[in-house]
Amino acid sequence: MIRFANAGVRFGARWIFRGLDLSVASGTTLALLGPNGRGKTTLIRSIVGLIPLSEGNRNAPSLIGYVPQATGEPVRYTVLDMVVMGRARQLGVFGSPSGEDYRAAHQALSTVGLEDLSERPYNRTSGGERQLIMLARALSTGACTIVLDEPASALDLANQSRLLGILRELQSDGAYTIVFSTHLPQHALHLADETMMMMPSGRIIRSQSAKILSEPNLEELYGVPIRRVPMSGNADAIVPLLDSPKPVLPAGCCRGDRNHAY
Ligand SMILES: Nc1ncnc2c1ncn2[C@@H]1O[C@H](COP(=O)(O)OP(=O)(O)OP(=O)(O)O)[C@@H](O)[C@H]1O
Repeated sequence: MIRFANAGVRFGARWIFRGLDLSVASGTTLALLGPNGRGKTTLIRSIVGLIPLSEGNRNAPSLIGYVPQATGEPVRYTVLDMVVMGRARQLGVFGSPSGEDYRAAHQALSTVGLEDLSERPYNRTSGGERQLIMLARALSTGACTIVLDEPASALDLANQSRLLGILRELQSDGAYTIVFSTHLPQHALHLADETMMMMPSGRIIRSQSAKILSEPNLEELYGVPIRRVPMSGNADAIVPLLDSPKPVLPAGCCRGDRNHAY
């Protein structure tokens, strides 16, 4: 169970969210949607405990498997090392990883389809591979609460499908509480019991995914026309109507400066 009461986070004078009551029941999945810069990562990091609340109360499990949006590039570590780090809780302060820890890490890498990368330096992996490595690390923690920040943002379609499959498998176990942020409303519709929408106006709404992911709500969220298209035998597809407004290109760019010479 994750619970926030009257929670708020501010950076300087600017409140990212305030007065937020949030609860995610054990064994359920919550998706978090919002436009760029609205505060999803801030909320995710405050759920995980990496950003302290500026006001209000937080109750969350002490062990959370966290898949961050972006990770730095620590030198030296191999992919396997990065995943084994997820076992820190099992190792104790001065412990070193046991055979069992390495087995768990290898198994987690195999689940995300990256067992062949185990000995590669982490800083020589791609963005999508890193997301999968961080997922493997979260899985290897043994945590029953998994919090993911835009976990599909760098994944190709096959790996998006793999991610959805892994999360569905966790859900089928019934023991996992999952929170994920995404820019893919389709994923919220497919996976999440409930979806929370952080509107540009500051309003935050939440309900069952099938109900709240309506065309009017999505259009308010993203400010573009969006259609929910019924699909046979599956959840609806959610598609933006790509009728982009004409932008003003900067004067210095190639097209803006026809006399530009190379
Ligand atoms: N440490 C910080 N200090 C000041 N402002 C910050 C800090 N971290 C984030 N912000 C600002 O807070 C706002 C919310 O950022 P956040 O990363 O939570 O948004 P987001 O919804 O996850 O965005 P995106 O979809 O682009 O990843 C943004 O305007 C961002 O610039």
